[in-house]
Amino acid sequence: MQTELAMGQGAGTLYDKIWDSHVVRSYADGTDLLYIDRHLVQEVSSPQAFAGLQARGLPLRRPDAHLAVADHAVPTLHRDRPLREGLAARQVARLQQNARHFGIPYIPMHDRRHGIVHVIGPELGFTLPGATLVCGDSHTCTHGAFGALAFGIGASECESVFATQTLRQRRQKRMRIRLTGSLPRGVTVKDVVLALIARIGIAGGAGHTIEYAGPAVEALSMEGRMTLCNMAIEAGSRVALIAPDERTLDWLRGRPLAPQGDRWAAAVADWRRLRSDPDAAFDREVDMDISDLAPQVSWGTTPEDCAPVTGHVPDPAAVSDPVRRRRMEQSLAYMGLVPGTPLRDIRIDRVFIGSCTNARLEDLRRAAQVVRGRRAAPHVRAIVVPGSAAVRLAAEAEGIDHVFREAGFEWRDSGCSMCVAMNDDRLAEGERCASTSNRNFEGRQGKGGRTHLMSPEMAAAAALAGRLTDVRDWA
Ligand SMILES: CC(C)[C@H](C(=O)O)[C@@H](O)C(=O)O
Ligand code: SF4
Repeated sequence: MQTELAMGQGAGTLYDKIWDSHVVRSYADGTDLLYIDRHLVQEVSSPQAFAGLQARGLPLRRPDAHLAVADHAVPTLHRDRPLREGLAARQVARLQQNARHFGIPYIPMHDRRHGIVHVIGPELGFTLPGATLVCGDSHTCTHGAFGALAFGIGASECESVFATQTLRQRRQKRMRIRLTGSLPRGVTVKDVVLALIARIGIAGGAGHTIEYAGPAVEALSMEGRMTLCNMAIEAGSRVALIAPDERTLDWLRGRPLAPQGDRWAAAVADWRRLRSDPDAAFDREVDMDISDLAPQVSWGTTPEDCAPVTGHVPDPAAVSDPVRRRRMEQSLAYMGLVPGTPLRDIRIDRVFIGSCTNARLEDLRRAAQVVRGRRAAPHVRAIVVPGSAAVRLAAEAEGIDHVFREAGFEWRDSGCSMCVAMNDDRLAEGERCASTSNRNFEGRQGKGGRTHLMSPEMAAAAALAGRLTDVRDWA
């Protein structure tokens, strides 16, 4: 039986259609038991879930519905050497043991299919439109770029998916974000999403699932759509969705785990129905014209602390809300920044081009375009960490690794790396980094490290300038 909520406002949205098609049973408290089609497993969030299964002597309901890869803790250098003993090495080894024990497909770090879970899911065609997909990782919203109902889950939920292939969940409200206009020169979808979060706030999407729509979304590449959906969680929304279209299908066709032959044709017929009805009701609507945006950089310690690079470090004294003022003061103290400083005067020590937000081929191509024939400032240490081995190999085939190396950047193997500092790639205390990742929390890239979020082009330009800079001046 459908709950009142399920039948009420919002029925006819893409979200509700996928949700409804996965309900196994509904409960009186308004929650639904959802069938989960796909589960990505990484080394940081899974040990507890595997241990729970083992303690209860439970087998996996469907081993083939899972795919395991170690991405957070793997080194991005010297993969031919044994991992140095420590937590990271133990996490990687444990994932491999657990995958073997439970019969889950496992991708080792030397494999050509290796990469960050959110990069390889789509690459392999594990991520599919209309599917429910989960992972013990908050950036699982990335997969919504393909019209998959994808969200991050906790360890006990992972255990439930392992044992039953279902999850009990409460339906969220629906929010539609319509993007119109076209990207100005030097501005990318990363700038759009940073400006959007600055506008709606880090809790702007809380309790809601976001559907991105509008001509500017349709115009985005699949890579761009993934960047956009990836950061929904930074606006507080666990789920982001974009209706699949021809571009989605073109991107997925022939991927190793996507349906083939007749099954592909049947799947496409289903997927074409995956869109919100024209009269579908949303609980909240946000419209944003992207035509006048400038490249964005973050100055503080949450992703909403962003401003156009042409601006200045904001002054907490000008903020009337005492809570917000205090938080800004704390952010600026941590970041070592003085109000009123032009953002373009901020000197940096490090550059990180990587992460599940911005380390796909298109990102690396565009960053390489900026650095081609130039050199990183002598005091800057810059690393490029492709999101997957497939991205790395494709980039190398185009000579992109040479472009970066000749400019003095380091070219690494795939993984999360300095996005989260769970391997050896990290900032030293007080170091300042131009980063293409998604989180600038205190200590995120290493204890005492300072992160400025931006697009790959902007990070590349920052490496050349040795400070934050406007990429439009480097065209
Ligand atoms: C370690 C992992 C569970 C975490 C997440 O949930 O997102 C990480 O990927 C992150 O980006 O902070
Ligand atoms: S790249 Fe960063 S954001 Fe993405 S999964 Fe890894 S740690 Fe999380």
